Amino acid sequence: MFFRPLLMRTQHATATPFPRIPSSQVRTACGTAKTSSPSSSTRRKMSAPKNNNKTIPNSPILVHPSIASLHAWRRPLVEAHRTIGLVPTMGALHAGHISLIRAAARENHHVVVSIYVNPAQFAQTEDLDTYPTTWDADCEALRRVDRELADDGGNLGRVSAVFAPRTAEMYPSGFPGQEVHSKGSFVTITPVGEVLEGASRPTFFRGVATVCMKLFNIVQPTRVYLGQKDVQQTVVLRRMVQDFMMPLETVVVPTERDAKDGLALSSRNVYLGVRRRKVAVVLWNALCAAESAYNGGKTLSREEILRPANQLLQQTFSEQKALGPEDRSLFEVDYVSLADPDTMQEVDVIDPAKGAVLSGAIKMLPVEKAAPGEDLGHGDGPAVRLLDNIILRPVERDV
Ligand SMILES: Nc1ncnc2c1ncn2[C@@H]1O[C@H](COP(=O)(O)OP(=O)(O)OP(=O)(O)O)[C@@H](O)[C@H]1O
Ligand SMILES: CC(C)(CO)[C@@H](O)C(=O)[O-]
Ligand code: BAL
Repeated sequence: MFFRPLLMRTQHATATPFPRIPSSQVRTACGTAKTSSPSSSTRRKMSAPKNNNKTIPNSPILVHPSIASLHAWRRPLVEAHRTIGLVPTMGALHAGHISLIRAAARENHHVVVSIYVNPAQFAQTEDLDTYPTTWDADCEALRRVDRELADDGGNLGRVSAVFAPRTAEMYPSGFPGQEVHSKGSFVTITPVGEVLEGASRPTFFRGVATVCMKLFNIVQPTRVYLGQKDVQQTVVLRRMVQDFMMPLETVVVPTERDAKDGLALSSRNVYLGVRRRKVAVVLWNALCAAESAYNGGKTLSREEILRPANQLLQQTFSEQKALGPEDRSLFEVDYVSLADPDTMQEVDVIDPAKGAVLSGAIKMLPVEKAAPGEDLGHGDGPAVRLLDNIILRPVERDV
């Protein structure tokens, strides 16, 4: 049976960010995945809009390419004590983003969606140049969800505006540094931003925190909506909001998944192609195996919780390796982590009062030998890093 997982909200980060639930009510993330059908939208490349104060065609949604136009729009709303929910994105919208928008519309008078592919969070070797940009399809997705929200009386607000700036607007002092030792005005949140994703992508959280500081300052939202899929990002940004006394609430929305196999929706999934897409779900299955060990109620030890996940990853890798290069799909495991929910530092034993974050990252390697006419995915199927996680909630149990 499916049920709607809880949104997690924090105004001030606390020692226990995830609510404690009695063990009798523990349900597995795997069994309760928020699911969606695979997106069939064709992704078209197009540049961001140039003109001021346009709307998305056939909708009242304003497109603000500049800070000035966003501020001019926002001023009377603030004077009228209207609340604003911000959904920051890098575009290439999918059902995961739409679920953040729905959550924001439920509890705010106005929803602002930002669409900006932030160069500062990409290393020079990463996929900034090929990151999927799908402006027309994004506008259509926003128009559709806004229509749906208008017809549904259960919402406080609708999609009021899109903030789609250019880099010159966001980085007025020049193109942001992408190297570890780059000079510039950056926000760094350490040590939480140095581990896991931060270890693999050393400038990533500096870029995310910097652009989010800018977005939060520009929009000055009442609430910001973030996806649990990028769990470490939620922890880093909650810490930033707390430590810089930013007057807003962060809300974390559960991960939206493919209805058939549970793969977390992600803009980068378009790079996978059919063959690698089938194997990519191994990360989610591995995390589910670890979650079962935790929910079995017998162990809080790292070793025993992570063993089934590592075994499944190893076994799937061996099965793929045994196939020929024209059939297989190889991957590298970046990490499988069991971490403290506040600091993202690894734990040996789960504190039952706090729970833990079970997370992983794998790199799907490019197909070695393509069959004639094989769909290799967007950009001819480069290596794709995929993330996923499950929150192991605090439970009352006798151990
Ligand atoms: N499947 C999902 N369910 C819920 N939220 C999601 C999902 N995927 C992304 N989000 C959230 O949407 C916001 C914008 O993310 P972003 O535009 O980077 O998309 P993405 O799918 O995470 O892209 P990428 O493939 O680059 O990681 C983030 O807060 C992210 O956590
Ligand atoms: C939060 C964010 C929009 C900042 O660029 C990005 O990291 C993302 O889309 O998750
Ligand atoms: N959603 C995370 C954005 C990134 O990987 O750059």
